[in-house]
Amino acid sequence: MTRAKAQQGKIPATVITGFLGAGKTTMIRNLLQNADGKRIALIINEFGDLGVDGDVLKGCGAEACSEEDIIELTNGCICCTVADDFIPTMTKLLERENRPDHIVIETSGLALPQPLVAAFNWPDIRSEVTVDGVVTVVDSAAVAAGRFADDHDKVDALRVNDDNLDHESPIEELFEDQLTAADLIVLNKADLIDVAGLKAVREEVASRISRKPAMIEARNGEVAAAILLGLGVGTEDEIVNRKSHHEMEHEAGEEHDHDEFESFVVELGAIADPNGFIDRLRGVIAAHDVLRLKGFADVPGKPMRLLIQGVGSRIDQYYDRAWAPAETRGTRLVVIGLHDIDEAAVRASIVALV
Ligand SMILES: Nc1nc2c(ncn2[C@@H]2O[C@H](COP(=O)(O)OP(=O)(O)OP(=O)(O)O)[C@@H](O)[C@H]2O)c(=O)[nH]1
Repeated sequence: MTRAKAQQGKIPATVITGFLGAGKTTMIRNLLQNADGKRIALIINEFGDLGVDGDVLKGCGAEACSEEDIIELTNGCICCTVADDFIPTMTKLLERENRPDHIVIETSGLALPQPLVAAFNWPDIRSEVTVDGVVTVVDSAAVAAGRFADDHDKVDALRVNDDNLDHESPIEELFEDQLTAADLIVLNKADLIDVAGLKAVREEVASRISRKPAMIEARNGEVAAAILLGLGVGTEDEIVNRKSHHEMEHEAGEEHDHDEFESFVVELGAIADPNGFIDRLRGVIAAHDVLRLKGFADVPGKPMRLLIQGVGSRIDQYYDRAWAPAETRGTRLVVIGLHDIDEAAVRASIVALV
C-alpha cells in the first residue's frame, strides 16, 4: 500500500516547534486568521507556569479555532508527558463528535520534537492521525547574533560545577535537535536582519543538519496555510531517522529531562511607568542571561493589560486585551533561563524596578 493510501482518511497533524521566542505563537496566530476555512484544533504546550501563549491565541478570536478547540497541556514539557498528557488529550479529541479538519501542536520552546512525533506511532493514534509535517521556526536574528553558538564558555564553566551536565551546550543541542526533526524550516524574523545576514543564517542552519528540509523566510510568521498545513509527509514513519542528541547518546532508552533550564514567575503590583520599567528590564535580562521573559502588566488607568514579550534583549510590548471584570489586575512575568540562573537575584532586581 502506498503511503498516501495508508494515510487517507486520517486527520493531519502539524507539529510546530522552535526555540524559545522564535515566533511559534505568532505564526499560529497568523495561520488561524488565514486558515482557508479549515477547522483547526490546537494543542499548546508551554514551559513555565504562566499560560501566555494560550491566552494570546484565545484572544485572537479567529473563526478557524474556537476557544474549546484550544487545548493547553500544562503538566510539563510535551516531550516528557507523552504518555500521561498528550496521548489522553489526543484520544479525547478524537472521541469528539465534531472532529477538526487539522490538528496543530505547538511544542514548548524547550521540547524535543522526536518523542512527540514518535507518539503518533502508538496504535490508537496511528490509525486515526498522521503527522502532516514538523515545522521548525527559527529566530533568524538570534542565529545571526550567535545565540546558538556562543555559549560554549558558559557551558564549560557550568560543567566544572555540575558533573551531571552531560551535554555539550544545552541551547545549541536543543536548537539542532529541533532542526533535525524538521520537514520545513521557517527562517522567521527576517525583518530584523539584512539580505547578507539572512544568507549567512541559511548557511549556518543548513550546516547543522545532515538532511535538507525546505527552508523559507518569514516576517511575523506569515506563511500561507496551504504551505504550513500541506506538507503531506507522514513524519511518524521517518522519525527514527531523525534522532536527537539525547537519543544518540542514550540508545539504551534513558529518559531525557530539562534540568538544564529553569523557569519561575515574578508577581508585581501595578506599573505606573511601563516604558521606564521595560527599559530597565533590559538591563536585568542582560545581567542575568535571561533567555525568555513574557507576561502581562497592570498599568494604572488603562482598561487593557500590557503584554510584555522579551526574547534575549529584545522586548516587545502592546496592550492585548481588556482586563475581564472578574479578573484581579496585576503584573505577572514568567522568566526562563539556564539552570544556574540566580532566581533570588533576578526577582529582587525586577521588584526593584517598580
Ligand atoms: N520583529 C519580529 N518580531 C517577531 C517576529 N515573529 C515573532 N516576533 C516577536 O517575537 C516575540 C516572541 O514571539 P512568540 O510568537 O511568542 O514566540 P514563541 O516561539 O511562541 O515563544 P515561546 O512560546 O516562548 O517559545 C514576540 O514579541 C513576537 O511579537 C518577526 O518575524 N519579526
